[in-house]
Amino acid sequence: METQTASKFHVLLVPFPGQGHVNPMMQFARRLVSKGLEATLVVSIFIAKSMKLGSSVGPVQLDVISDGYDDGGFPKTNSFDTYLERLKAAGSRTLADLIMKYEKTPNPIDCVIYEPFLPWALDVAKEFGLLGAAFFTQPCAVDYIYYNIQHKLLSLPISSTPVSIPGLPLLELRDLPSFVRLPDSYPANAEMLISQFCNADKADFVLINTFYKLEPEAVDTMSKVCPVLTIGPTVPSIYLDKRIEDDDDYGVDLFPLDASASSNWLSSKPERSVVYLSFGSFSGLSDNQMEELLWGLKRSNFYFLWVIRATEEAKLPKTFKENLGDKGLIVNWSCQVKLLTNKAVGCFLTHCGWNSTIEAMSLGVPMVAMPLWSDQPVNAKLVEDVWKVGIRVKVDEEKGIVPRDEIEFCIREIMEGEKGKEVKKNVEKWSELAIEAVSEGGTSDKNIDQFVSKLVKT
Ligand SMILES: O=c1ccn([C@@H]2O[C@H](COP(=O)(O)OP(=O)(O)O[C@H]3O[C@H](CO)[C@@H](O)[C@H](O)[C@H]3O)[C@@H](O)[C@H]2O)c(=O)[nH]1
Repeated sequence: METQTASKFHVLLVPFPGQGHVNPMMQFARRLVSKGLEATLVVSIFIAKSMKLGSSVGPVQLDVISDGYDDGGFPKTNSFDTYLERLKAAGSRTLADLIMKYEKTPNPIDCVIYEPFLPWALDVAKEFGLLGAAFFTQPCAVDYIYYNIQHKLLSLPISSTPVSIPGLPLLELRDLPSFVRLPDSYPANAEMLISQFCNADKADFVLINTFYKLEPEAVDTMSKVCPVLTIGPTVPSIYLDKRIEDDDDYGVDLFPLDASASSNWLSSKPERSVVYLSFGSFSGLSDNQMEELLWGLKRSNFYFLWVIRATEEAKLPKTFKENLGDKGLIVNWSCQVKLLTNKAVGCFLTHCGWNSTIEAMSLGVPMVAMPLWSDQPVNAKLVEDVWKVGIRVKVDEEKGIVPRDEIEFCIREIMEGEKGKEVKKNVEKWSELAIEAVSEGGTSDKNIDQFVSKLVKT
């Protein structure tokens, strides 16, 4: 590909304003820059202000739109419904302003890559006659479930199980996205997820943060209904692609970092002796669940490093942190990909957000899967039964929580049991396949080249 021709193209990347959405888009933006494009990632004014972001991160430019809450983001509003309405109104208006701002420069926007949680971003792109590419931040299997609902191929509420969807394993109720299983529990979220395909037929490209060998049946099946290009994993390149070694993190943290504390603490621990725990940037545990988890960890008796966001920390018993000694470390936020590559980490107890899941697989870390909501139950099903890279905790349905003895059992299985040995072998195999996918000539690398060359020709 001729860099000179490609560099004329300027793509604007518009993620949902949350860490699990900004990260994969930022990494994809870096990759597009490495292929000769100019890339600008859009964050909300609130995020840019509160995190004191500059005008670029490495080779990727940053710019802003409004989510309607420039002085205080989503967590301060009570209703997600209202948040989405304001995000759509303010986001559409300010995205249009942004595109017009660039029209007056030597680098106008040619293509908007948008997360389908924000279908209005595609409408704005099309009003300006631009190319539009949907970028799914969840696995193909999950996206295809929403496609089936949007197109009324699967009707809600689910009337019988297991649910059979072409290209996917049979799914029991507990394996379905929470908004599909219980659409009335968070109606605004359910509506947002199902509506991802409401205008997707107008998108010129459909990009998914997965890789072909991970989900061949789902990708082949979904490809019959839309132009799918698998482009993942969007894990910082230094870990996967030896051609690009300039990034070892995503570069935009929406929470203050506590990175050196974690790496110093880990460096004093033996190989594969630590359980790393994180529930991502969004979900929280109930007080009861927190207590069960603490007991499960204590009983399993391994070292542990737990990311508990500042807003969640009050759920810990009062003197817990002080009494931890050297057995455990609690930090409010760290650089997860760096932690996952640390040799001291033996397993990852995760909520199975898609980024955490694909990061653990790419970096060869066995998982204890503890899904909470959204796409996480599907991801956990695939982790345990299809890719065989972890073990999934069983919920006590009566109490609605995972009890301490189950947590202890799963951690022990993965850290010291026969199951753990098998899982470690499997996850290392998937890590090699992830590297293969993004390296020169791999499926994701070829798809990105195809995407870029089509943009250039259009
Ligand atoms: O201390 C930490 C903890 C996490 N991370 C990063 O934060 C991201 C978290 O993403 P993810 O694991 O996907 O979790 P969520 O933040 O919960 O992501 C939301 O968005 C995802 C993509 O749509 C969905 O799969 C999830 O269910 C949804 O909750 C990952 O890249 C992690 O590497 C850090 O950098 N430091």
